[in-house]
Amino acid sequence: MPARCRLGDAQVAAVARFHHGLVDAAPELPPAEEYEDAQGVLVGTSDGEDLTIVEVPRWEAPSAVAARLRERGWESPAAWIGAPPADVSALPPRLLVLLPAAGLPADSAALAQRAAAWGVARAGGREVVVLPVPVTPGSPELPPGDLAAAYGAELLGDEPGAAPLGTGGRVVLCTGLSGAGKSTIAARVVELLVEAGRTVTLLDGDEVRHHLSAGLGFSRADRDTNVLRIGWVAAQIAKHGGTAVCAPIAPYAEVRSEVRREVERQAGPGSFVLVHVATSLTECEARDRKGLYARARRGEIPAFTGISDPYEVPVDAEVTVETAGRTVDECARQVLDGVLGG
Ligand SMILES: Nc1ncnc2c1ncn2[C@@H]1O[C@H](COP(=O)(O)OS(=O)(=O)O)[C@@H](OP(=O)(O)O)[C@H]1O
Ligand SMILES: Nc1ncnc2c1ncn2[C@@H]1O[C@H](COP(=O)(O)OP(=O)(O)O)[C@@H](O)[C@H]1O
Repeated sequence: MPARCRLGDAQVAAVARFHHGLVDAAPELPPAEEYEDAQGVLVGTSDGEDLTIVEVPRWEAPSAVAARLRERGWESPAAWIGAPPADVSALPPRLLVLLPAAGLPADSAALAQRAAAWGVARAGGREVVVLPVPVTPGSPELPPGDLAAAYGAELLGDEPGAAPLGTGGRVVLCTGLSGAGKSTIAARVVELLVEAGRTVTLLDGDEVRHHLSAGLGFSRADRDTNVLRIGWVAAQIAKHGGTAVCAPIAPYAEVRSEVRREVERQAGPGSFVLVHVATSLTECEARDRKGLYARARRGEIPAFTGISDPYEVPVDAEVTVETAGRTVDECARQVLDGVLGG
């Protein structure tokens, strides 16, 4: 049995539901002796059969929330679960809003958007307390009335049909051999996105290696670290609705998939667009804009992608761009269609 296992946001929420008595059954977790949350805090231990919970820092106990509200003079307040009703005028002067948030990180933009939607109900001095709770958006694990009662409140209504979150953010990852045209196309894509009214961050290979990834080389481990860092920054941008265009070689499929997962976790399904700039090695070598292929052929650059190091051709690209015999603008517009149309 592995010693320690890091739980995802949905798993920590499941532990919290059990710990706080919202559900009776302990959650199914992967076998491990100890479980920690995303911050490395010890959440619980297991002897192989029983789960012993140590602490769940993120989710406040419902009874503690109810006590806090009572101290504020809120005895048995009305509760609403999820999104506000279309007409907020009939809502009472005090309202506890329970936002299902299991599986979402605390700094999720989607969560913030859902909380902000309640701003309209605060008009005219109405008091609204918005509280994220550890139940799953769209498919809560307990009846709405029971959830409200756990927080010392009476259910007034609910609008739980939370659509899959989407921040509108996008990450465009251009991958391909050195000289394929990633930087050239990425730069033009940025111009076109700005013309379309988007705010864009360009994370180009060379610049990233001077700043974010300074000191890294071209071993598999260093390349993976480089691409993961780019993906992490890009995901942060996309989760707040921005667009990041990235242009590393990113030769390994596994790490590209890892970046896709992280971006979609932060910014929602469909937010990651993989663009394969599919210029052939023969064409890239013929261009040899920086003279690197000639040096790599002479053995002066070890582990050079396409010559003495692998490039795993993507099988999951949203857009595949052929550059030979085409203009940069044509290629960039093909990418743009994949980004704005998707
Ligand atoms: N060994 C080796 N293999 C490939 N490329 C090399 C190597 N050494 C230096 N360079 C130069 O570094 C640029 C690629 O860096 P990346 O950060 O995009 O690579 S990776 O995604 O981490 O694999 C790449 O730039 P581009 O031509 O813009 O792709 C090369 O100029
Ligand atoms: N359709 C095209 N799209 C992009 N680049 C092209 C195209 N046709 C020719 N090129 C040339 O190919 C080279 C690509 O270089 P670069 O963008 O730095 O590649 P990478 O970033 O993939 O290493 C440039 O000299 C560019 O002018």
